[in-house]
Amino acid sequence: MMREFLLTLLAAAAAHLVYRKLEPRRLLLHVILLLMAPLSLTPLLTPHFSSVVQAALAVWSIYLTSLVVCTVLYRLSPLHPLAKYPGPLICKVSKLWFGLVAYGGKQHIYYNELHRRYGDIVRIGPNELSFCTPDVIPSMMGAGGMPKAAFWDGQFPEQKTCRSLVGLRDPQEHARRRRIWSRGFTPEALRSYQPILDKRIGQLLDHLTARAGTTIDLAKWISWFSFDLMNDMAFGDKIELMKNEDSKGIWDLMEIAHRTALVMAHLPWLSQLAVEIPFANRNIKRFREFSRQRAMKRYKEGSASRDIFYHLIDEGGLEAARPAIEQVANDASLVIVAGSDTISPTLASLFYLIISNPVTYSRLQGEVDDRRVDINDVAALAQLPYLNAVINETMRVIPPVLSGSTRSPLIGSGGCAVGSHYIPEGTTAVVHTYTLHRDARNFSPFPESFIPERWLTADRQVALEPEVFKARGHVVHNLAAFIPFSYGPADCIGKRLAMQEMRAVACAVLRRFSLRFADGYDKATWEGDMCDHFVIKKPKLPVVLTLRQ
Ligand code: HEM
Repeated sequence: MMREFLLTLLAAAAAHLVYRKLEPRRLLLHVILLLMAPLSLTPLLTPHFSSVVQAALAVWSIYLTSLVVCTVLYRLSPLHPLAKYPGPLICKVSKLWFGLVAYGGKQHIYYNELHRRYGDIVRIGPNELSFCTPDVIPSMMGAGGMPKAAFWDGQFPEQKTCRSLVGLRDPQEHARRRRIWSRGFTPEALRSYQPILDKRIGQLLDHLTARAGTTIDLAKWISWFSFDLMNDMAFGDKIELMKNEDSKGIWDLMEIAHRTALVMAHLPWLSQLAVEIPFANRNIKRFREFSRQRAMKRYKEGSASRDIFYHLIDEGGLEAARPAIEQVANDASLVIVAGSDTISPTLASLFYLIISNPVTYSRLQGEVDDRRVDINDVAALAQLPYLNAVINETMRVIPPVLSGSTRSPLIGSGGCAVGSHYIPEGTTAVVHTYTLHRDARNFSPFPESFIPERWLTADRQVALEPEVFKARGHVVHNLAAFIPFSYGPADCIGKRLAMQEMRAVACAVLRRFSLRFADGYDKATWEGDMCDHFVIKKPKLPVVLTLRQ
């Protein structure tokens, strides 16, 4: 019996090695390693049991227990390549815990607490490190740094042959595809989108005007606006969330899908299994299928104007071959998600923060009301110092992608140096944006507070907020630690479009309305009820708008 027991232990140890080295993702391999391998040992134990079933159950439980014990011991042992990094025991043992935290929507707070407790580098998973210092950003995310991590395999398990740009892990393929995308974000392309933006801003103002004097959920309206705008750019069809007040619940579907997608991203092996199971991850599948169908339609019909889709589909004929329909479908839904679910939390937070800070509000209002400023002139808005300070400060305090984007050494590279640290192959690394932005070593004084003046020149800072800024020795403003749009060759390709859009919407709304919170609104709920689902899930923002004379 002892011999058979030891043999089962050895088989489990071998399975642990296979899991560690190959990180198998296919269902068949899991079935072989977790079911067929142990069951094949059953005949050895059958003579010691009264039935084959009992022997099979015994061998299976010994095998699985040994596999779990081997895995846990290795992850906690000094042999593990990340053994020297501090972190909670539960995170070192399994990523399942982090998946659970992510499901609760508060992973950004958890990361932040871990950094406060364990320092600048924390082991947040068996093979995962979180950093919160700016010095590692260039070597991690800059040119020659690390490509995207397995996080994206978990986000897009169904995109096996053709993945959307944001999830491409092969740096060469990423660079090739990014070249196609970049044609949609040249200064000329951005200018050509202005009529689409103006039309949608006009509609937003009309809808809000019709509801002036009543309580509205401003966050919802901004979400619908940003979706309609990006939908124009990507599909050009008539979804019209503003007009229909999202009667089909498309925005909610997208938000629910994000939550599951984030959990899956933390657990790529589980994601690969879930994609095979028809009823699992239903919302993600529904949302992506909905986008795919519309992209296919648009692909067949072609473009009426030079929107983003025009460039993605290469209607200018600049590529050797027309992009595959699957590629375009995946990228088109990325336009909607990346373009709307980032802009909308930023704008909603901006309005929340200025209503909460009346002095900031009146300074911004003063700048926007200056009649010499043509709010339809994109270049002029880019020059407004206070407006830009308010937008930057909003993204500093509440970064729209709260926890940043992960990187991992190129497969086969043997690892990568990040600052003075060696990141072994198979490790995921992240710079935690929320923690970085709120660190007193990067932004002082009062790193947790919303103070747009910190983005102004030293003279203006002292003139406007002498109490805060006159002790110059305490002022820190480290731009290298400001990464709302990420960093390097895979940073946000839409950042200029985003800034153009946010400036235009903020000015248009502030010129037309004065804003106040609805009676009884508890301000603490904005950040308190906000969820990090990679992008932000916003709570309600009950606001009353009054038409200005
Ligand atoms: C406030 C607004 C926005 C913020 C804060 C933001 C932030 C980000 C971040 C953090 C990433 C991840 C980059 C990485 O993996 O390192 C990203 C990627 C991306 N964003 Fe944005 N984004 C915004 C608006 C937009 C807009 C308007 C578009 C237009 C469609 C857009 C399109 C993309 C695309 C396509 C990627 C993938 C880029 C790549 O992998 O090469 N984003 N964005």
